[in-house]
Parts: sequence; C-alpha cells; structure tokens
Amino acid sequence: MALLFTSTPARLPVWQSLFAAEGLPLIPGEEAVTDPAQVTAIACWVPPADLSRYPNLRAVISVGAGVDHLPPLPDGVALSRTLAPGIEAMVRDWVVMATLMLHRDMPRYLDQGRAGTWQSHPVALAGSRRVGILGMGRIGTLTAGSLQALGFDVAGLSRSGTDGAVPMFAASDMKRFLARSDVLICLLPLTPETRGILNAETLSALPRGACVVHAGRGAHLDTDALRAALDAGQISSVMLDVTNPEPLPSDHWMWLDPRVIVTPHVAAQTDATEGARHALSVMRALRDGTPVPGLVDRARGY
Ligand SMILES: O=CC(=O)O
Repeated sequence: MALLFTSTPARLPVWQSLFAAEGLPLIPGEEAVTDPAQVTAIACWVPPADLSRYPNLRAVISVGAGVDHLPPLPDGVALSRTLAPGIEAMVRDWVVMATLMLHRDMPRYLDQGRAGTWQSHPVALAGSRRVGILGMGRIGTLTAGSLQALGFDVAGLSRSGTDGAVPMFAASDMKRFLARSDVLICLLPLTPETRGILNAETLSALPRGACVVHAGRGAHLDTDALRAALDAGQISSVMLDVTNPEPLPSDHWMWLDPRVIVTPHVAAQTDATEGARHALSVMRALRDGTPVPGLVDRARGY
C-alpha cells in the first residue's frame, strides 16, 4: 500500500516527513515506481495518462479543490478532492479583498493613479451594498460570514437553497437573486450546468452598474458578453482570478481594460502540510474501509 506523489516538487519534503511519521510508503514521482502494483493512490493535479499501469489503484487525490480538469477515472477508482481549511480561507481572503476593492472603487483609483489624478468619488457604506454569492458550498459559506461581518448585505444561491445564517435563493429563483446582487460573486464548481453561467442574460439581470467577483472557473464567464456589459455601463467593474483560457494571453483586452483586474489563478494554493494530511486521511480510509474524505460525485461534478 503506497501513495504515488506527482504534485508540486517543493511540497514533497513535507509530504515525505508526514508519511514517514505515519509509516506509510510514499513514492516521489512516476520515475521512482519500481512495482506499480504497490500504488494504492495517486496525489496529483493531473493524473498520469496511463492509469492501467497501476492494477491496485483505488483513489486519485486532487491536490486542489476543483476537479473539473480531471479525466474520467477507471471503474473502482475513487476521486477525492483535497479538503483543507487553508484553501477555503485563502479563497475567502481573495474574494473579500476583491469585493472590498470593487466596493471602494479601486479599479478607478488605480487608473487615476496611473495618470497622476487626485480626484475623489462618493463612498458608499458596506451595508448599502447587496452581495450575492453564487455557490454556497464550504468556501461560499465561509465567505458569506466574513462579508456579513464587514456589514455587507449578503445572500446566497445554491442548488439546495438552504443555510442558517444567510438569506438563500434556490436555483429556480436565479432572476430574483441576480436582481438584488450589486456585487455578484461566483464560487461555483464548473459542471455542464454551470458552464457559461455568467453570460449576456445573467449579466443583464444584475442591477445597473453591478460589479462581478469571479473565483470559480474561467469557463463560467463569457468574456465577450462581459465586455459588452462593461461598455454598456451595465457592469461597472470586475475582478477575476480565473480566465478562459489560462494563462490569459498577454494581448488579451482584459489585461489593459481599467475596469477589469485579473490575478493569475492565485486565490488559493494548497498548503503542503494540509495537503499531506488530507492524503493521509484518504490512505487511512482505504486501509480501514471507511468513507473516503473529500469523495467527489462525478455525476454531479463536485
Ligand atoms: O483552483 C484551484 C483549486 O481547484 O484548488
């Protein structure tokens, strides 16, 4: 029983010491595999192309939170996404930062700053800003609490439509949810249902002059529709951590548009210790025959 590690090499020493402390073998890369039959699980961002090489493989562990980039896996191989409080907190931090930046007019002030222009604009109270979070999973719920603590008027939308602390809209109530979102935050997983969900129709259902914060996946957003909505004044500013494609080409219009701020998919990076601890919990579950932590429902897509 061994874990094959094919993730970021800089994280390897931490994984090695935590696995050694637990007495579980860790193979540090495909080139180090001597007996493929020993490999029980693979920790990776993208798994090796030929998984048939590993006859006893029982789980693939995605070292991130999203799993939309992973290919179908052979029957009997579970997919686990890393559950790590640090990933959730980091994305929450990025989204809170982006929401505050748009709320406090930073795209405009950064643009004015480049021209050396000292000019003020009206400042609104956080409480006057209605924030709508698309996707109320673990990260959405954490983010909602932080934004509420800052005074924003937060609501969420989710498939199940329930949450104690935040007013929730069901997916069937999307129009009403969008109509009350001065700042729309997208934290959805990418699934066939959510692909392209930020499009001309949904952007036009937001209040005029709304802002968009996007930390889901690039393919949620129709960038041509976004550009048209910005030009029409329907959307005033946007902050994105995800783009389609990634990396965003250096000549893409969004880099230079003063109404758009792009960061290169850095909202969260999995902490080495937390990632290794999650992988260890998966290995223990496989050994003990208990439920695999972070198990992904491939049909549902998350
Ligand atoms: O986007 C990053 C992740 O899925 O962890």
